[in-house]
Amino acid sequence: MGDARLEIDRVSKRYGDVVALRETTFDVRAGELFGFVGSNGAGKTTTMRIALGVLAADSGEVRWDGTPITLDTRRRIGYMPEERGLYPKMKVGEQLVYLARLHGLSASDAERSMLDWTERLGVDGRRGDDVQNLSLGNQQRVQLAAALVHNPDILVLDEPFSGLDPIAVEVMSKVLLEKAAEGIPVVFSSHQLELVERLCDRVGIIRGGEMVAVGTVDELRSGGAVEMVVDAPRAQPGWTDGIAGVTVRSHDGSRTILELTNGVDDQAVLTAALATGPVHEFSRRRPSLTELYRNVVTQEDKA
Ligand SMILES: Nc1ncnc2c1ncn2[C@@H]1O[C@H](COP(=O)(O)OP(=O)(O)OP(=O)(O)O)[C@@H](O)[C@H]1O
Repeated sequence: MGDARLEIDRVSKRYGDVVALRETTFDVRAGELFGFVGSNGAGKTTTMRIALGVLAADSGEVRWDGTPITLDTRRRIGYMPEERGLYPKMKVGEQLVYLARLHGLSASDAERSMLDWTERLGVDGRRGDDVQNLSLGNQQRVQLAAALVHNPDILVLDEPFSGLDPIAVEVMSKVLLEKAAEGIPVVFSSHQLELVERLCDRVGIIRGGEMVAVGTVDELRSGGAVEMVVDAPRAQPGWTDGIAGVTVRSHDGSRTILELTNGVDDQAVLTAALATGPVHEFSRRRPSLTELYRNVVTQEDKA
């Protein structure tokens, strides 16, 4: 295998007058877990459907391992659609074997894979039940089994965590991390940003059909302003006034939360703080993905 990354290259898509994607570009590297986040209607499902090849892009290209996605590549993708796609009146076990066979597994391999994944995902006791008789969470576990049962080389999952209980979230997380560790590209969309921050190697934020930030959470942090917490109990209001590029964001007791524009020397802030008296705390605040996301997404309103 060469460079087995999944590349979404300047993909655009319109639905009539609605521009769903505008030259959306990112890649999911082999062996990484990539979190795809954005508001409702931002374009995540459209991107994933185009990556899978069930929806045609107006322009742009999706490549895997350096070549455009073909029908053959499509069979090597494990996909979990947002609208889910299981046959409600078919038994869990039969359905998974059927899907594995559709993807080219032999009858015995399909059976073994079904047994393995239902057990790992905790639905082995449900193999003989119709899908429609399962709880929503168990249906989702079966849906993940359906994405994995043919041992895919790429995983594309549309909101796999939505509606899962905490135990199921852990089971799902473990499987996704393992698949990435096996060396395949794994991309999933989610609105659960704490989960994305905890699990993903890199994150892409899409807004209005455009990828507006891509990178590790640390890289996304470095693009924004730096926040500092200074606890200087004797400091009087206005103690930072002489330092260019520093804005007071808020106060929390004797602590001041400051925003420093990129390039401002934090030592100048420390000197000013010490000039007021004792300094009990002087630290950088690391914004969470939720805060970074809010900043990126609300820029839409300012634009
Ligand atoms: N079949 C369709 N016909 C017309 N417009 C569509 C269709 N599918 C999606 N859209 C529009 O395209 C845009 C992108 O939708 P998409 O479903 O890709 O967003 P999303 O990021 O997956 O949203 P969500 O988080 O709500 O699932 C939205 O404006 C949506 O209304």
